[in-house]
Amino acid sequence: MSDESVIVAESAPLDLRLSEDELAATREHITAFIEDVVDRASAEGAVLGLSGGIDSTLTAHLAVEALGTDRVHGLVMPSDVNAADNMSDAERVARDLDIEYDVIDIGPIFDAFVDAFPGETTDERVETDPLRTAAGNVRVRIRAVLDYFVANAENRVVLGTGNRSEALTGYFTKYGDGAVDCHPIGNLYKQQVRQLAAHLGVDDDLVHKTPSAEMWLGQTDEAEMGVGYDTLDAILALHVDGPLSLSATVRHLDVTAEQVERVVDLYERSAHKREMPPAPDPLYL
Ligand SMILES: NC(=O)c1ccc[n+]([C@@H]2O[C@H](COP(=O)([O-])OP(=O)(O)OC[C@H]3O[C@@H](n4cnc5c(N)ncnc54)[C@H](O)[C@@H]3O)[C@@H](O)[C@H]2O)c1
Ligand SMILES: Nc1ncnc2c1ncn2[C@@H]1O[C@H](COP(=O)(O)O)[C@@H](O)[C@H]1O
Ligand SMILES: O=P(O)(O)OP(=O)(O)O
Repeated sequence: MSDESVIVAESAPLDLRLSEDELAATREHITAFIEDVVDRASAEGAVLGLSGGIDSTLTAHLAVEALGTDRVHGLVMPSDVNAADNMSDAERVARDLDIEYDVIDIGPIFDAFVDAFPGETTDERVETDPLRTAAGNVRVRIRAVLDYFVANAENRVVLGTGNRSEALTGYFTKYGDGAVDCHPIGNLYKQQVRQLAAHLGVDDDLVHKTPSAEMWLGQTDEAEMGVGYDTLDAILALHVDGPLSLSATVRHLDVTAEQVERVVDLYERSAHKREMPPAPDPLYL
């Protein structure tokens, strides 16, 4: 069992931890939500991708609590750029929860996709490779196709694993990991994801693992976004979601105006990912 008191580093600029009562209510609220989504779809259960990261691990735990082990199907989908440790962690989560799971190597699917574009090559070890993100997004979208293959074939819904910090910054692939039927932990900031996971008894090493989309070797969320999650959560909670002005946020959190502006920029530039694709207004000719 994790020690919840260490979920928030002492240096965290804002303590967003929930009380014990709030944790219990949140747990109940999310499991009821998952059950309701499955019932309304008249589905047999749910499918989700397991990456060995804390978001998918927490979502899997909540899904099992909501639906039971028999109604949750996990997919572990390694590629060349996934660390073997993460994939074995993903399998460990499935085994510990005693759910059905498959391991599907997406390497051949990705290679077939890239081979279909003669002339386009990508070396994802190179930070300046213009195709690095595009190629990484292909891997993420291949996983979404496989999730929906299982959902269609087995009458299941696809559970998303995105949290509030990712949603507000657009830190997900449009129609990739964003292509899901619901977002059970979509209202939790990353700090709260870790706290709820610890509360549910998720192993410490998973709770504290460095978040990574694993779209290329060595990628980490915090390096790519240019801000740590504790700072990001604080700026989102006080300024983007909350009422504090830029200057009050800077004073309150001891962050720079540039850091706040960076987060606001991520939020504004990703608005299109949080909306339905627009069409022109009807003309009523
Ligand atoms: N949860 C995770 O950890 C996770 C998972 C996957 C991806 N990611 C991150 O998410 C990012 C995904 O890359 P991305 O955002 O460049 O690709 P994306 O495909 O998700 O979004 C870019 C695409 O959105 C469309 N678009 C852009 N601006 C638009 C606008 N104003 N209106 C309508 N459509 C618009 C265009 O088609 C553009 O190619 C990367 O930074 C990746 O590392 C994070
Ligand atoms: N390798 C993976 N296998 C299965 N599912 C995966 C894998 N990588 C990512 N996923 C799923 O996508 C979301 C978002 O991924 P990030 O690692 O946060 O980018 C993850 O929670 C899994 O559901
Ligand atoms: O989405 P996950 O499970 O891969 O978690 P993280 O984003 O923390 O790597």
